[in-house]
Amino acid sequence: MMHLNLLRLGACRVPSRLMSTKSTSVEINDKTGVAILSMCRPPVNSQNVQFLRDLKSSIYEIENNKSRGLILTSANSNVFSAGLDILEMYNADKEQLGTLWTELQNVWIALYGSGLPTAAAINGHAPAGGCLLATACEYRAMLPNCVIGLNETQLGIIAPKWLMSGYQNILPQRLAERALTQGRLFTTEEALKAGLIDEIVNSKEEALEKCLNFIGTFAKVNPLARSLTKLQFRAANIKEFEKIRQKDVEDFVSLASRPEVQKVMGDYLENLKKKSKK
Ligand SMILES: CC/C=C\CC/C=C/CC(=O)SCCNC(=O)CCNC(=O)[C@H](O)C(C)(C)COP(=O)(O)OP(=O)(O)OC[C@H]1O[C@@H](n2cnc3c(N)ncnc32)[C@H](O)[C@@H]1OP(=O)(O)O
Repeated sequence: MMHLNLLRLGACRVPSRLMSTKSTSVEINDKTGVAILSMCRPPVNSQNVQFLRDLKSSIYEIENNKSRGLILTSANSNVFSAGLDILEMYNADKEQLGTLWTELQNVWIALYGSGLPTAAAINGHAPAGGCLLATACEYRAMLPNCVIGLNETQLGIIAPKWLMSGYQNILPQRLAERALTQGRLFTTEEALKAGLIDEIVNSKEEALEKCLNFIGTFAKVNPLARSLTKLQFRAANIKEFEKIRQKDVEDFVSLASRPEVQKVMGDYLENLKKKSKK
């Protein structure tokens, strides 16, 4: 079945076009028309302003190039993305916080609202903003022994409604509510059981192949009809997001700049650093 779909897309060794920014690289296979967007901001693809801008421009470039689909993955060997760069939130002024949050919103809407078939080859851990990116896609294949989830409440912060949209698209309400209130990070195996990911794979290559295979399932579907149908499913969340977009930035800035939240972030960073030195 997999090979059939690859064949339908005409997958074989063919020239690829390459585009890149400082922290992303895009490879479009000329034959399949599918773009592989790799995040490459070592060590953990943490999301600072520049990284988010690069990601957004790569997503729009892929969309404007009329690619047949988008596969999001990481150039890092064990982390898909560690989420927002806490170093850019800690001790940051209000303007910096507002810019960071605006860019996170921009990336999310570019990916969640993309008309293209989107898939995530999750070749490493995907907490918080990493999970946000993966769940904005339509399909997920993930390596074993990793974690994925929205753990914001563990940092003493609240995931706004648009950030929860991915969960709500994928998980039953009861499970989504419990996982979000617990700030739960799912292991790969738990994520599969819950339906948060679609497949467990043994290598990045297999993850990419599964994603390509998923995109191949649309080979015989009219792209415009497919895209409009997808966006009809997502329209309510997108509309709701557009309504509160600006206020959401203000709310984030006001929450993130509170001394007690800054203290939690500082402690969290310190623990991360201690752990990485062990
Ligand atoms: C107040 C805010 C209000 C609302 C915000 C709501 C939304 C927030 C969305 C977010 O995304 S918040 C970010 C949450 N992210 C996390 O909780 C993940 C934290 N990181 C990890 O759990 C682990 O690093 C990992 C599982 C992703 C990878 O583990 P491992 O491969 O063992 O790497 P290390 O832990 O050794 O990390 C290497 C290096 O990178 C630094 N680092 C890790 N994550 C971040 C990060 N998110 N931001 C900045 N820096 C990060 C870590 O401290 C290490 O740095 P060294 O200098 O010690 O090497």
